[in-house]
Amino acid sequence: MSPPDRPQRLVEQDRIGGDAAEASIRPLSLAEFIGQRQVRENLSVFIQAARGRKEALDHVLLFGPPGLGKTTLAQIVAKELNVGFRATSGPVIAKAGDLAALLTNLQPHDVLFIDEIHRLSPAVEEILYPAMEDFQLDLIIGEGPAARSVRIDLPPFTLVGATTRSGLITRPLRERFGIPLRMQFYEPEELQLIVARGARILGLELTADGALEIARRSRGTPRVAGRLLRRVRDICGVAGLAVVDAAAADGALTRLEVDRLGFDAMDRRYLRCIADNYGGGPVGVETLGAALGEQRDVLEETIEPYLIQQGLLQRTPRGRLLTDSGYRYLGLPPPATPARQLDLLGGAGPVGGNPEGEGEDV
Ligand SMILES: Nc1ncnc2c1ncn2[C@@H]1O[C@H](COP(=O)(O)OP(=O)(O)OP(=O)(O)O)[C@@H](O)[C@H]1O
Ligand SMILES: [Mg+2]
Repeated sequence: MSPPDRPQRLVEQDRIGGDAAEASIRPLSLAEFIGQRQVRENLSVFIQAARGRKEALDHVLLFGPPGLGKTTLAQIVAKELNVGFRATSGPVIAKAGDLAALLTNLQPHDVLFIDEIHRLSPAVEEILYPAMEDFQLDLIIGEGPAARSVRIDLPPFTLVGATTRSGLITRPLRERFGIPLRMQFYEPEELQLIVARGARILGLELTADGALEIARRSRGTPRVAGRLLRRVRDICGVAGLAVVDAAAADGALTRLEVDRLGFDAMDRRYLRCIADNYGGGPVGVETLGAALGEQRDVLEETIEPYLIQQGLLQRTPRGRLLTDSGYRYLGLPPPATPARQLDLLGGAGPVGGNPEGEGEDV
């Protein structure tokens, strides 16, 4: 989540104020869930198999950038399995006892959803291993000489873990998930369907190209698409438009300073900073964070993934590098020095040898 003191961006992938409204357009079944074909197909098969065998579904790990539908999918998994759903998150589970309380309250085959699972404390993670593997809890009760360990049998359950930072998940934890699923940014055509569906639910008359216009500017992210849709509805509603077409959507979004590719002032500031202050890079993320007055996490989680996906930015072993497309986007000629060409090639190197890349994987 973004810190409250930071100015909120309309294209923020994280939840921000006003996003409570997104619950109203949340899909409730796999059939309603648009996009992520591979994830959907996999889940559908495994859910069917688990139901057929009357067993708990294997543990599922969902990873990918914020706002792509991880929480939504976790809820859908429980619905499709027709079992109970309990949700918590890594930082909320402070002590082993907190996790034990959650686990012992589950009904057989329930889904326990742990959001931000990379933020579990090591002590809590230790408890989770035998719980996931053997449905057993090993607890130490009491202290000092009176302390003894007890073993409690748990009902078979499905853990659904979600994370935006799969690189920060410890290996033993990751290996205990039988079904790891990586979420991808959505294609504009998929987001168009999501926007059109949202408009129907909100009772907004939106044309197909109006929906595509919003979709193209949504950074591959349903949460952003939903938010832009609501703002377009506000602006067009106040203007008294009965039907929102591409021109109306474009007018509204341009007014909101979200450009044709879904970039906003913050993205442009980030790219400009690398171009103007660091000769296009490579420049370390810490340095960039200091220059822009942003936390490293914010840059890594909410600004860079989409710039990288769009090919404007590269992560290289020596830091962030503006690509030729990045320069062109800013309306600047890309410098053609040999060192830069080498750096651009270096970006394709192994992530393991990347000191800047620790824990980066979105
Ligand atoms: N495939 C989809 N089809 C339709 N709407 C979707 C889809 N995926 C997500 N959404 C919408 O986007 C919103 C954000 O999704 P969700 O909260 O599940 O994202 P998330 O990946 O859990 O994000 P975070 O990492 O911030 O927790 C949902 O409320 C839902 O309305
Ligand atoms: Mg979520």
